This record gives sequence, structure tokens and C-alpha cells, in this order.
Amino acid sequence: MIERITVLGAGSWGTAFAKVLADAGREVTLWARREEVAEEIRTARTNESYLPGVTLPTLDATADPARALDGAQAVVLAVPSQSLRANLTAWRDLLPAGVTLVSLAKGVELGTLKRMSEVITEIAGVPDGQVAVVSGPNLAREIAQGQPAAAVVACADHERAVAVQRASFNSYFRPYTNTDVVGCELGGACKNVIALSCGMAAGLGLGANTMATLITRGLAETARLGVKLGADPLTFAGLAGLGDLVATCSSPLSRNRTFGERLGRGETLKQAQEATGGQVAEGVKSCSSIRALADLHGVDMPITDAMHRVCHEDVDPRKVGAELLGRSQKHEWS
Ligand SMILES: NC(=O)C1=CN([C@@H]2O[C@H](COP(=O)(O)OP(=O)(O)OC[C@H]3O[C@@H](n4cnc5c(N)ncnc54)[C@H](OP(=O)(O)O)[C@@H]3O)[C@@H](O)[C@H]2O)C=CC1
Ligand SMILES: O=C(CO)COP(=O)(O)O
Repeated sequence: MIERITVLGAGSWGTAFAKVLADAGREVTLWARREEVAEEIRTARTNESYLPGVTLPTLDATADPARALDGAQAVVLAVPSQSLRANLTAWRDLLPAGVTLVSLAKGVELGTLKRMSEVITEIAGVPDGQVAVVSGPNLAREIAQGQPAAAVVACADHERAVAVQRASFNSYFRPYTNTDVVGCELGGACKNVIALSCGMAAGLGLGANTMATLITRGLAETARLGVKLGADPLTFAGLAGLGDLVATCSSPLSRNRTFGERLGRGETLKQAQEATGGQVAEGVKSCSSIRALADLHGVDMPITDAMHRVCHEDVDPRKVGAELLGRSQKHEWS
């Protein structure tokens, strides 16, 4: 049984997941980038900047990575996807040998076009089977409030997935196992981009039919990419596919959806970034890396392409909307 777990990253999801683990009976140490955040978690049992009003269970917290990683049996990586490489490079010599590495990040790296587990195996120099991914409909604030939710723990090594499942299962958090790491990671990364599009539609004043269309066609393009890269198509009907997509596209708690809504209301990228105060909306960068990955593999992802053009080529959301509708007509599954 995994008993001692270190969570690296004390933002919304890192803190909420540390709570999940502590509520599951694990001994948890949470690493925060800033000492004042670590001190607040240790002494006041709160992290007001990320989870206001939430009382945390007993947790150790530190800004010292060496102290955080000492004796860890599993290490959870909860930093933004575009900084994971730099962070892990700084931490890799501190990782205990054979430790299970768990990724919470949902993104595809710009430049390398790697999934997060690929970045981790490369930087930590560990085999695929040592890296697990947790993904699913897991809006941090709801989980931190103890609202029921399920997730998937995906790992090429089934036994390791079961160990993480057992370590994180509690009265409100129900993890399932899966061995389809590619599908689970792509589901998590792509849904952030589709959530941007749903937010944008909401910002333009559009209703439920448009949302459902974007969700369904978003899932179709995600599955198209996933299958091309070796994922199991069934994964996209599961928690890390449809589940996460529906939660993120529908909830005002989603940073990606909220960001898209601002763009839909006419804000520029810069204005939306300033208004969301540095909180990570992974889809803004992932729309470019996922688009490049799709291009590399000859996969058509029109919604993702549209989001890239709005976010990075300053194209009007109304224009990409009209273009999406005017694409050449085809069979639903071609
Ligand atoms: N929030 C959610 O509901 C969910 C998020 N995720 C995924 O989890 C990952 C982490 O997201 P989340 O916790 O929400 O993000 P937040 O934006 O809430 O927090 C980011 C955390 O990472 C730290 N951080 C930011 N930039 C860097 C950097 N360059 N180097 C080191 N640390 C950094 C921040 O520290 P500081 O405070 O000092 O800036 C903060 O602790 C993302 O990939 C996200 O998609 C997955 C499921 C649910
Ligand atoms: O991944 C998430 C829910 O599962 C969180 O989504 P946001 O990053 O859009 O807030």
C-alpha cells in the first residue's frame, strides 16, 4: 500500500488532490512554490488564493522540494503542463528510486508535442509503467468541497494503477483504473480546448444546441486524434473523455470555459489573461500544440484549429463560428 505521498504544486488541483489523499488516510506532504502558501497550509489549513473558504485536513506543507520528496512512495505532479519539464528537471535528482509518478496535468507540450507522461518518462528517465495519470470530471473546487466525483487512474502497469486507485479512494472520490494512458491524456488535454469554444459560444449569447454541438463534435475530433495515436476509442466515452468534457464545458468553475467566454464577449487575449489573474487556462496554449500534433498525423480538428486562430491569430470568434458551419458537408463519422 502507498502510504506516504508528496504532491508537487499547491494550486487549485494540487491542493484539492492533496486533500483527497489525506481524506483517503494517506500521509501527505504538499510542496508550494511560495513559502507563504506552504506556511498558510501548515498553520491555518487553508489555501485562500486557490481554494477560498475550504478547510484542509492535516497536511504537511513546505516550499523545500528536498524535504517534500524525502521518503515519498508516490509523487504527484500538479504544476501547469508547460512548466512541467522545467520543474521536473529541477526535482529529478531528488526522486526516490522506483517511486510511482502521478501526473495531474492536462496539456500537450508546445514544441515537442509530447503528452505529459512522455515528458515525465523522458526527464525522470523512468519506464512507462512507472507513470500514472489521473484524469476525469474533477473541477478542483467541487472536489475540495467533498462533492462526489469519479476519475480514471491510467497506467501501462495495471498493478501500479491499482495502487494509486487504492491510495486515493475515499467517501467522495471514486477512481477507476485504465491502461489507456494515451486516450486518458488526450481526453484531458483536448477538452480544455473544446471548453474554450463552449465558453466562446456562451459569450456570444448562444444556447444549449450550440453547446451540445461543440461538445459532440469536439469529442469526435478528440477521438479521431486519439485513435490515430493508438488510444482505445472506448476511453473517449468514459470519465477521461466525455465525463471531463461535459463537466468542463458546462461549468462556470472551469477556467478554460470562463476564458473562452471572455473572448466571446469581445475581450482580447491579453485582457482575458489579465482578468483571470494568472490562473492557468491550459487550452490557450494546448490549442496550438494539439493543432500541430493533429497536422503532423494528418488528423482534421476544426474546432481546435478555430480556437488556435482566435487565441493566437486574432481572428474574430464570429468568423470562425461561421467557417465551422460552412465547412464541406460530410458523413457524421468520416
Ligand atoms: N483546477 C482543476 O480543477 C483541475 C486542474 N487540472 C490540471 O492540473 C494542472 C495544475 O492545475 P491547477 O492546480 O488547477 O493550476 P493553478 O493555476 O490553480 O495552480 C498552478 C500551481 O502551479 C504553480 N506554478 C505555476 N507556474 C509554475 C511554474 N512555472 N513553476 C512551478 N510552479 C508553477 C503555482 O504556483 P504559484 O501559486 O506560486 O503561482 C500553483 O501552485 C493543470 O494541468 C490543470 O489542467 C486537472 C484537473 C482539475
Ligand atoms: O480539468 C478540469 C476539470 O476536470 C478543470 O478545468 P479548468 O482547467 O478549465 O478549470
